[in-house]
Amino acid sequence: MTNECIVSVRGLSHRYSTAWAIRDINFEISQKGVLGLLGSNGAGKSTTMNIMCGVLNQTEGEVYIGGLNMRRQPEEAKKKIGFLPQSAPLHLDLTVDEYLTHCAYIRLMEKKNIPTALAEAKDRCGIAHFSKRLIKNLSGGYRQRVGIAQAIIHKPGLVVLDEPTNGLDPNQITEVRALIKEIAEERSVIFSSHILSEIQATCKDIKMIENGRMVFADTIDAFNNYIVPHSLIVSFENPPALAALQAIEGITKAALQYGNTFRLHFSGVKHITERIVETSVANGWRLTEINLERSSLDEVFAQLSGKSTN
Ligand SMILES: Nc1ncnc2c1ncn2[C@@H]1O[C@H](COP(=O)(O)OP(=O)(O)OP(=O)(O)O)[C@@H](O)[C@H]1O
Repeated sequence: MTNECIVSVRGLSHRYSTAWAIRDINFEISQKGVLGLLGSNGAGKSTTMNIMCGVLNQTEGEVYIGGLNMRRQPEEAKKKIGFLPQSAPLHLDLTVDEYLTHCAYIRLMEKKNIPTALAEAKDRCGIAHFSKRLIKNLSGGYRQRVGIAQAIIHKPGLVVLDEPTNGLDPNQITEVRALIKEIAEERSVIFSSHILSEIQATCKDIKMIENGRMVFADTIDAFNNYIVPHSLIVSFENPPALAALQAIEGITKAALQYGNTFRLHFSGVKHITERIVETSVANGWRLTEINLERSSLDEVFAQLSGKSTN
């Protein structure tokens, strides 16, 4: 492990009573930006994050935050990490200022540094105008901003956000995403979600957990390449026989969907759409529709579940 490594997770496994929730999770982060932790419900995201943040003791393996072992030096390691759990630990009967001050004390911040840190965190999260408002009187989006503010108040190098956009409306989601990207300009942020589009919109790197195992770890671009379309929907005014479609180079399977519409599966061929258009024109099939089909997340999960990066 290098000194610059912000987080290093090694051979992490956890068992609740008899069942393993995660097995042999390994990764390191050494740069700023948002890393997405993707996985379906129950995949093991929260378990991994709770252990990383020192709120759950792992069965096996180690977590280092800025070189400090979370299990052996929890107090020091926790100073370098901010955490927003799945259910934000907000005290609804406190005002924003009271709550954030309370969080600063919990973070063992020096009293003299708290007013400036409070002002900076509120500014950063766009909640300064709600300083005296009771948290219970804030909208879901603003409550989440308060949750993010408590996670950054002590200026940690790593912030862990467990499904931070869950339960928000579309406008709030856009705003919280923008805020997450902003706070990631200065630090590493790990962001979990079971929604692929959420990760694609926010993160530059992605780690995917399925059934407690890491099944994919790379950039979003690499992930998007992985899920490149492999089927298309085509319609013709003057449709050919299935055999003629199947004879097009690169088409591995053709099936009639309904009426004059077909699903074509393809592999390993560049410019497949151009090829279909050209063949259609040459044969007078009169193409009226051609659409690439993206793999659904279920398909991706199914493809990746059998694999493991370890
Ligand atoms: N306290 C617990 N006791 C027993 N089993 C648990 C406990 N917490 C989680 N599990 C189990 O561990 C597995 C992983 O759960 P975890 O909450 O880490 O997944 P997740 O990916 O965060 O899912 P979700 O998005 O639904 O929270 C699941 O099978 C879950 O049922």
